[in-house]
Amino acid sequence: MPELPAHASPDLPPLYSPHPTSPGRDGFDFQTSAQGVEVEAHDTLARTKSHDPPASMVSPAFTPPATPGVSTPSHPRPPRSVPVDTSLHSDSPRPELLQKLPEVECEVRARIPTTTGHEMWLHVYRNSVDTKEHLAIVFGNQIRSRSLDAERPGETELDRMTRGAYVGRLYPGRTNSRVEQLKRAEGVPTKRRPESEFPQSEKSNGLLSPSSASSESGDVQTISSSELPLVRIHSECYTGETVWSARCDCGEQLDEAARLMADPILSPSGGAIIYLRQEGRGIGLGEKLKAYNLQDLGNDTYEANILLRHPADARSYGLATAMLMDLGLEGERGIRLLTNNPDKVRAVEGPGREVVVRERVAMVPLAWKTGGAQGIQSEEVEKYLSTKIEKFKHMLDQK
Ligand SMILES: Nc1nc2c(ncn2[C@@H]2O[C@H](COP(=O)(O)OP(=O)(O)OP(=O)(O)O)[C@@H](O)[C@H]2O)c(=O)[nH]1
Repeated sequence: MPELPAHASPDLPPLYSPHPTSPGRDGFDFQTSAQGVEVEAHDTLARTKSHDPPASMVSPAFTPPATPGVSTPSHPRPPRSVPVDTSLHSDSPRPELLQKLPEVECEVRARIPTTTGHEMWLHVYRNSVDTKEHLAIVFGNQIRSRSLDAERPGETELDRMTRGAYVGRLYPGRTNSRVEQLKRAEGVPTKRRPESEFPQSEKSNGLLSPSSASSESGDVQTISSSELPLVRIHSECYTGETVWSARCDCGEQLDEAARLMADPILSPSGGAIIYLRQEGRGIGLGEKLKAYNLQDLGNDTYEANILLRHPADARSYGLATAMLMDLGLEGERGIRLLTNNPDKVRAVEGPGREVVVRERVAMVPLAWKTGGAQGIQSEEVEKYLSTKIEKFKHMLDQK
């Protein structure tokens, strides 16, 4: 299928789709639409009242309030986020956390121009607990990997540039990885680097960002919600992200996270998707396909894992915590986390609350937000989402 882009599920012609009427996943569209937020608030409120999963995600009983046009604001409002303070939830069971975080190192990073016109920085990590290539997909120039920027013994400037440890942009003939060094070599007088050119590792973390520096009197100004870096911990899903499966909304979630993070107004401090190689909630692709067959035999996604003698969810998030720390996203300043999964919120903070989740941003299925006009529509995805709410306690019905 050479005409299909490899990065995202396109709108598929009937030949490829088990549900020919479905508009399919909404591509990799970073252009923000304003209408979703309104619909989301309305729909979520309705669901909150009933406490039931929606009867149908295919035909929600509301009409999108606006189509893009005259009544559409020129720029979207920020995604709705809910303040979080996990330190207040000491009574609720915490997910089991490794006492020691894994060691991680960013091996290489490269600039990836995308089909939407936005760019991102793809980071490949290695770690002390498995041999998989876990990824960080970083939007914006503010977030940098400490282990990537660190000097490695005996390396040349070409080595540094080849593994992505450079500041600014590469171009033919560039000989230095660092901007200041480069300017000196070219005889350009050096001045103070703008904040965005400083690797995060050279900045103080914690509360001392430009927007929240301590004043002379020692007062600490608060950081507004949108200034918190946006983070998504995303688990690999080959079926949903690559081969257009309408059994789950994983591909759509990945696209939505990228869309929000690529928008400099919605994410002025940049964002990072930690892409963990935890296919099938940690059981692997082969086992997930067995689970699909058990689902077709009448079991839900939770039961199918149990029948295969796997935990319902076999994932852990220590790697994500360690990668976020390497990206300078630890400390009191905190992050906004895009998720509906309550376990993820607590687990990603780490055993010593190394990372602080200040806000949770809900991931509402596109079909819910648009009244079925966009997004994934299938009997299977409806069951999948209902099971997430009923059995995995996902917070999809909260404001
Ligand atoms: N075992 C199993 N895994 C699945 C199935 N459908 C999707 N997955 C995997 O589930 C993972 C995604 O998890 P989700 O439950 O969608 O989301 P989450 O990460 O728990 O929570 P959110 O942050 O709210 O998206 C990916 O690793 C998918 O491969 C399924 O039917 N069975």
